[in-house]
Parts: sequence; C-alpha cells; structure tokens
Amino acid sequence: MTMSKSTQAIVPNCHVIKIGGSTLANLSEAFIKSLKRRVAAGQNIIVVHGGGPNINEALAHQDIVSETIDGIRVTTPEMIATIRNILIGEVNSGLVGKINASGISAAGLSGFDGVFTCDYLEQEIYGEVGVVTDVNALKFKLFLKGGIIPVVACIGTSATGDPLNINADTLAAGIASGVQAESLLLVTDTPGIKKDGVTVTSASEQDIRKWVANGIIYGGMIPKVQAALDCLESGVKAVQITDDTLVGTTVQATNPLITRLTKEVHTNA
Ligand SMILES: Nc1ncnc2c1ncn2[C@@H]1O[C@H](COP(=O)(O)OP(=O)(O)O)[C@@H](O)[C@H]1O
Ligand SMILES: CC(=O)N[C@@H](CCC(=O)OP(=O)(O)O)C(=O)O
Repeated sequence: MTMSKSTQAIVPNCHVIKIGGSTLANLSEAFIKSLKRRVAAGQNIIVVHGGGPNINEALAHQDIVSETIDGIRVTTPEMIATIRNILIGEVNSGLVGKINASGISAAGLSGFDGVFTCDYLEQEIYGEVGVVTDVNALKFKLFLKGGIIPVVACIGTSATGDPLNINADTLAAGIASGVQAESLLLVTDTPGIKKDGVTVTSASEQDIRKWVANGIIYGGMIPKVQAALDCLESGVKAVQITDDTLVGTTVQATNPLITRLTKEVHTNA
C-alpha cells in the first residue's frame, strides 16, 4: 500500500494514539491518566478514533446490512451520511467532551477540516471508502503548539467534497506516517495479537503474513497489522497494539534501522 505523504514539516516528538470503537464506550481512568502523563512530558499527541460498533448499531436501526472485506466496510452511498453523522456528530463529540472534561484541551477534527486529504480506495470494490493521500502536518502543528490535542474522526472528503469512510486504523497509520510520528499506538479491546489464546509480545512481518493466511489474525485485526507494517515501512519507529491499560509505554526501537529492516510489530504481553 502507498503510504500518505506530508508536504509540510514533520511534527516533532509526536505520538499517534488510535482508539477503537470497541474501547471508546468504556475508556478507563488509567487511559486518561496515561494521556495526561504523556502531555505533561511534552509529547505531541494526536488521537484518531473509530466507532465500528456505533456504526453497526445505527445501520441496523435502518435495516441496512453491511459487509466487510478483511476488516474494511464496503460502504454504499445509502450508508455514508449515517456513518459521517455517527462518527463526527456522536463519537467524536463524545470523546472530545470526555478529554476536555478531564482537563486536557482537545478539539474534534476530520478530513472536512483540512488536516488530511484522501482519495477513493477502490470505488468499484469498497464504494465510498477513502485512503489518505496527504497530511497537513502544519495544521496539526498549530493545534499542538497551542496546547490542543487534535482528535480526528475517520471521515475524509473526496475531491468533490463528498464524505468518505476511512478505516480508523488505516487513517491512524496515514497520519502517523504523514507527520513522521515517533510511535503509533493502536488501542483496542484485546491486549495484543493473540495466538492460541496467548498474547504474543512481538510479531515479525513473516509471522503476521502467516497468521493472516491461516486465519489466526482475522477481521478487525487485519487493518491493524497492515497499519503497523505500513507505518514501520514509512519510518515510524514503533508500533504497539494494546488494550487501554497501555501497560508500560510504547515500545521504542533502540535502532530504527533494525526495526525497519525486520519490521517488528510489538504488542504488549
Ligand atoms: N489474532 C488476533 N488476536 C487478537 N484479536 C484478534 C485476532 N484476530 C482477530 N481479532 C479480533 O480483532 C478484534 C479487534 O478489532 P476490532 O473489533 O476492529 O477493534 P477496534 O474497534 O478496536 O478497531 C478483537 O476483538 C478480535 O475479535
Ligand atoms: C472503511 C471502514 O472500515 N471504516 C470503518 C470506520 C470505523 C472504524 O474503523 O472503527 P473501529 O476502529 O472501531 O474498527 C467502519 O465503517 O467500521
């Protein structure tokens, strides 16, 4: 997959944290505390969020059945307005409100606010689904310089201004690559990649390819491992797949070159 680029300066000491819809409803105190610690330590945090379960519920209310291909929702024109409204109107505002209430200054954003551009992934297969093509690192920098955490909903716009549904893991990887983040943290409802019921502490690209092929990794975990590999490929130094206890800190590569060559994906134990 071609990763997004940034036409502007990178964002220093930046860490992208993606929160899955699986976790949003019950975001723990520990998570908010960890966010505060990171901000206090001077990290530039960008939050990206999903909302898959909220979308499922809203579509079910309208008797709309949706299909996913390897974790990516095939998005028909009849679904896209609902998905935009749920992600921006409901999920994003809820999360931004929660973060602000905790004392951290945050602002809600999406592709409509010009922080990234996107294009159709493969319209004939996925319909109204986007992929990030460019990241406006300067705009992110301005928010962060002003002490505001950008909280980005996974909705983009087409060249003609129509909303596009973007898988949140894919968007997080695109933004992390575009700002040349130090790390990407994918927060979900499982403590890491599991194999035979056990959470693995680290996984290589070869492991991942094998586990996707034999079904150990399936569904919503597929966009995560793809995002992880894409990020490492584009120079992001560390990727962690974890639950919201964020046990320890993001695994940092001691030698970025080795990380890039071996494409290690770290998960927590
Ligand atoms: N090998 C695996 N290890 C852990 N979880 C996996 C694995 N393969 C598939 N999954 C599934 O991926 C889910 C996480 O993806 P998803 O539901 O899309 O979460 P999110 O909303 O956080 O993006 C897990 O709850 C689990 O059902
Ligand atoms: C194109 C695509 O797959 N979009 C996702 C966007 C939400 C998402 O990614 O939410 P999670 O992080 O909770 O999985 C969807 O429609 O479900």
